[in-house]
Amino acid sequence: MDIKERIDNINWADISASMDNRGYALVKNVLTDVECNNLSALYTDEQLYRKTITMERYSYGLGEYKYFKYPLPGLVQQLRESFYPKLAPIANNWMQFLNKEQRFPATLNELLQHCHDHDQLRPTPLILQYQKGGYNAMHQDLYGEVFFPMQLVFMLDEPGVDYEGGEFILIEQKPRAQSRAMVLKPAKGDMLLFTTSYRPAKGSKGYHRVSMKHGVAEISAGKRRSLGVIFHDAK
Ligand SMILES: O=C(O)CCC(=O)C(=O)O
Ligand SMILES: [Fe+2]
Repeated sequence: MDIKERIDNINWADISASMDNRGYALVKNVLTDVECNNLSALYTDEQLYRKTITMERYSYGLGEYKYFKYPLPGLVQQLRESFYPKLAPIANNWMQFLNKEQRFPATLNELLQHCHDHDQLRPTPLILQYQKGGYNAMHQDLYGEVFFPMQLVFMLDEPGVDYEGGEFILIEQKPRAQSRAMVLKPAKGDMLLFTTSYRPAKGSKGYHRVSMKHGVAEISAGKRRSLGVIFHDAK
């Protein structure tokens, strides 16, 4: 099955409910082992990237990541382009729950046009790599005033086999309340869809806004690589 068909076959009603209730959704086996290995192999092909970040230099954590250049590698482009139209309706419901007038366009090209009109021209999909002791500090991937409220991360290595530790962490901050942490351990080939910045949460008096951050706990052994797909471009 090609990637587009696999994405069409995902149970979107379940994902939509999970995004509304929890702000994230775990989707098993989106990528095959071979696709994961092919993506990992791109990591050392320097001409594919516009920028390499050494995370400790900026206190972002300990590890390294690289932002792809345009044109993106075929599979990365397909993932970004094919997931976006499934997510735009969920994002638009969120805007409605939060009484915001903003609506997201139906296609990735239109979203990117909107980014480009706001001087956000640089691609944001990236590959991250952490070794023993590595981690990713809690953060949000915002790169300008235009942002899409959800993003994807694909696990390219197998926990318990290729690395230990390295759990994916989400922290939800409700207004005037304490924070809640969610700890996830997706397998190789699994995808996590999660909230980039904030989402509506249902309370006793209708919807309110909760803010979310994500990060990665310390890798205690081995090497952990992941592919991040962010939909908006960067300034
Ligand atoms: O490595 C991870 O699982 C998280 C990467 C991340 O921060 C991202 O994809 O935005
Ligand atoms: Fe991130």
